[in-house]
Amino acid sequence: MPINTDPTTEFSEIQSKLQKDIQEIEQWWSSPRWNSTKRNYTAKDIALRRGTFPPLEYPSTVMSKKLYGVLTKHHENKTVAQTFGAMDPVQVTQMAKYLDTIYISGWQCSSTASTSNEPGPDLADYPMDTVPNKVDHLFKAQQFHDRKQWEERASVSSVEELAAKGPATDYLTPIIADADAGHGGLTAVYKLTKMFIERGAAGIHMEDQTSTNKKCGHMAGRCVIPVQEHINRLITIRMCADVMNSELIIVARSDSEAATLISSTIDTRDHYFIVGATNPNLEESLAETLNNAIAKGASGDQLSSIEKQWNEKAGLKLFHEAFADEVNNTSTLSESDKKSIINKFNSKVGPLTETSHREASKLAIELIGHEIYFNWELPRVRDGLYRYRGGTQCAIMRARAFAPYADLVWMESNYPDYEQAVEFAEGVRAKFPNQWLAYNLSPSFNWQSAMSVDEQYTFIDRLGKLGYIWQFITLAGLHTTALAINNFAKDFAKDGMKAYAQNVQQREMDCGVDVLKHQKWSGAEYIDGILKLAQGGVSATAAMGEGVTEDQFKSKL
Ligand SMILES: C[C@](O)(C(=O)O)[C@H](CC(=O)O)C(=O)O
Ligand SMILES: [Mg+2]
Repeated sequence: MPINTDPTTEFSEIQSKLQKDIQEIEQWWSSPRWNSTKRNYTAKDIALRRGTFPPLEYPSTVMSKKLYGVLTKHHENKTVAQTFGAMDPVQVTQMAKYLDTIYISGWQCSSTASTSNEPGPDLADYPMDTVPNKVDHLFKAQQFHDRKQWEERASVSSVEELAAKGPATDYLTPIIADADAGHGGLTAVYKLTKMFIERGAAGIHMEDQTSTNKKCGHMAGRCVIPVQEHINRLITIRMCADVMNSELIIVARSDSEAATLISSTIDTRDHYFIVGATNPNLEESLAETLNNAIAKGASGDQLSSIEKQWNEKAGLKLFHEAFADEVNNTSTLSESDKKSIINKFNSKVGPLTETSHREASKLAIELIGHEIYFNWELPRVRDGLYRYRGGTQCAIMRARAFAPYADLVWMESNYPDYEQAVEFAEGVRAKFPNQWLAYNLSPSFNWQSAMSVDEQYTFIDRLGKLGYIWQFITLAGLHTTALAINNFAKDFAKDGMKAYAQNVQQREMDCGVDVLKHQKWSGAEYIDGILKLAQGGVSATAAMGEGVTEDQFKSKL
């Protein structure tokens, strides 16, 4: 239907709504919540994109605000929100009794919850609604169990009756979910963020890998995107959240510590870490060499060994290494001259100086009087990607660049190394002293060989003191399920009902696991109440009426 107002009236109505919206957004952005958030767009840019529907507060926004409060407290107290990846409603309800956040892992979703139902490794090649769908699944469960509990506790008529129920559980535990590498370009990042907000996520994390080659952070062959490209993703997430009036928590993850590839050399901040060939006598690039070999029928292992030979011949180095080698090989220089020239170079060109290759080459010429052969085009892999040598300092450089656009930063690491965690935390906090940090306590690490039992016991707390206020065992939901089912299936096959009665049911009773009474846990009484209400107070079809087998557990729990 056309809106029948004359242009003069419409213009003034639009202008006054726009001004009002702009003012509201500016007011919102002036809150302390945004003290360390950088936006490179205006309130008007957001107001223009909000439409005319009355402003909504998504449930996700309620959860984001709650998460912000939880994390703020941990930051102030130097404590930790520690959690793990949840897979289903049973897990979130049990976790809620002890933990204050919930993680939803892309890895776990990839293997167990793809919306295409096709399982697979953690390559984020599942449909992009997979993780948001899991958020929806678990957030609905959280809300249901919250309503169920509320009804039960609000219906009592005395303090004694309430006390007899024991402590209440906060089922509305904020969810932080895995947004992988954005599942495409910036428009995909925008749509993905919107989905997460609509489905109830309090926070999301996004990593700086290419979305096309995305790998689990504990797999080889990881390729990062240029620094600015990832900043643009983070800006897009915040922009989407702003349009949706959401306070979504953003976790910026960097996979650069162990990255070996980068998609482009366009960002000068990455130049220090880009690997080049230093042998001026190479006849062909790596890609030409491999293509020629393929044309002649080489394959598999043969190609790997041709690539290895090429790499050895190429003299692959970072530019500062090439410079130091050149200086050290200059026989006319004394040892102390060599040292001083290298130090001069390194004081201007370091992992955190963000010096461009052009500037570094110019400095090299100034210091030694000639150009150094260094070519990062020749070693490009056949997919066109450049060689990159990340590391902790690289992750620090990136985390510093991402920090103004995110609430937490996270360096994906290959090993649970406390000293490395110190280096990262100090590196980031040297520039952003109050920066919130996240840490992946991954089951991909061999915790037994990594540290002693005593160190395992204190690891989370020690990292907490460094500023890692959100820590998570990414895949503990999956592993605990695997272990429990393995053990039970084995015992059951051997011992029949004794295995269930003793190892499950009796243990549930001993540990006070509410799922023991699974009908009640599932909300049968709550739903009966709704049924009775609909039928005027009585119902012959009430599920929990006389005859329900759960009466056998009356005195338990
Ligand atoms: C956190 C992660 O992205 C996930 O999907 O859970 C994985 C899991 C892991 O290997 O611990 C990752 O780190 O890439
Ligand atoms: Mg993941």
